[in-house]
Amino acid sequence: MLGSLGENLTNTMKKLVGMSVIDKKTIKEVVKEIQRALIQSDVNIALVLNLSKKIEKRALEEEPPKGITPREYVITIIYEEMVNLLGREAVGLDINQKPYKILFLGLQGSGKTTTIGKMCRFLQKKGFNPAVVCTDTWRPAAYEQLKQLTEEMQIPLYGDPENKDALDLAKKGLNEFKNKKVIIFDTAGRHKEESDLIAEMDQLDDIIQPTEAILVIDGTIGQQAGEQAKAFSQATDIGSIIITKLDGSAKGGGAMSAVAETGAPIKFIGTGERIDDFELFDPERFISRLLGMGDIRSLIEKAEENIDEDIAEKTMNNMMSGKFSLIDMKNQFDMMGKMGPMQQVLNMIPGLGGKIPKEASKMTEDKIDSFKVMLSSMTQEELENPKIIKQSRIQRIARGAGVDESEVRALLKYYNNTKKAMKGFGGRGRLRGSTMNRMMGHFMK
Ligand SMILES: Nc1nc2c(ncn2[C@@H]2O[C@H](COP(=O)(O)OP(=O)(O)OP(=O)(O)O)[C@@H](O)[C@H]2O)c(=O)[nH]1
Repeated sequence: MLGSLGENLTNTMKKLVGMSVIDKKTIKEVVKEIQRALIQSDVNIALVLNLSKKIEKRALEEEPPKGITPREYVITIIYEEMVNLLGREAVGLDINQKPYKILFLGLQGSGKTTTIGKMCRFLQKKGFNPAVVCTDTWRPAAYEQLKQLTEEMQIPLYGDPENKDALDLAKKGLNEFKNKKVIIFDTAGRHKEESDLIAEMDQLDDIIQPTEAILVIDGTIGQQAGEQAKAFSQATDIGSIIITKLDGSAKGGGAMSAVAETGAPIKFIGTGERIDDFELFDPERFISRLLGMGDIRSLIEKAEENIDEDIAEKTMNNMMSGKFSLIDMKNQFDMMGKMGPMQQVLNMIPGLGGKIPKEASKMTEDKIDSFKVMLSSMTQEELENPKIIKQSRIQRIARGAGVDESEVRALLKYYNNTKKAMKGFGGRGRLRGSTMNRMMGHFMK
């Protein structure tokens, strides 16, 4: 849906997911792409600039909540701000009185008659049995078109192609269907001016006294849709909007955002010529689809797996080459949660069976947790170069972690023993390149 806009936005989001780092530069790049896509879809420049400023500011300044990666958070921000652009929650129809009289208006060719057919189908599915009145006295074919549409669905229709008085037709139709729960009025769509539409609504309004007036707008006109919506919503407080032809329209984004900006509720959208190409307009669902969020979720998971694999591979390489630091040990602890106990992990490495450091197999979860707290009390320098951790540093780390100095010493001992044991495994040349990747991929599953 929405053709190139959806495609461009989905691609931008995919790119965002694939980026190895999320920093100021990448955020700016993503925001630029979103801007470009929206402007191409005829979204008003001021709206686009406002939106991109908000996304950029939030993405650069806000801290992701716990458990959410910066990447996921940027996606969330884009999603939230795009939803805001389209305004509000799904509104839908609330058929809360009898008869519920809906007056359909729209410029010629906007898709009004087709949309009435779609609306009838929608209501039927909801258990209502609407009736339709044709007041279009200008286009004889309109009655025929409605007749065909309603007959297929067995929906009662009132109209008279011989009668040229729209107001009289409305009156008679109203009388004919006075016991119906929902009555839909089709009107002539010959006008090209917003003011004509309003005048027509005024005349019919007196007779029909509609519960709701719906303006059908052709989505292919882009942001010009805003003008129609504005004139309409200023003239009535019972007005809502249906935007049609959003399938494949290059300007659909412009039409929707411009209408949303006027505050007039968009209730439904038309997404094709068939009777079922019609849906309740729900900004959240719509934007999710536009951004390809279904795909994005699985892509995020995949990206995170890859990041984990990168860390795992680096840690393993450091372990094998004897460059094992406290940072690697910390990573190792984090990985253990995902890959199972260290002994099991090391057992999977060809050539290492039976040569597992004793300490590794004796690690309990509690001990790992306590080690993690101590590690987080160390400075980056200490983590990278544990040799510098002497008495005064041990004291400080113990105090910071709320443990005995002896426990910090036990951690350093564990580290030294593991490092020594690791050295013994190194230089075998067995764990290189793709074998390593395959292995780590296996571990992470
Ligand atoms: N692709 C697409 N075409 C649509 C959609 N809605 C309506 N159309 C087409 O738009 C054209 C005009 O639709 P009508 O329903 O005849 O328009 P109308 O506003 O009733 O026209 P008048 O009676 O002349 O005012 C038809 O060819 C419809 O098939 C839509 O959501 N997508």
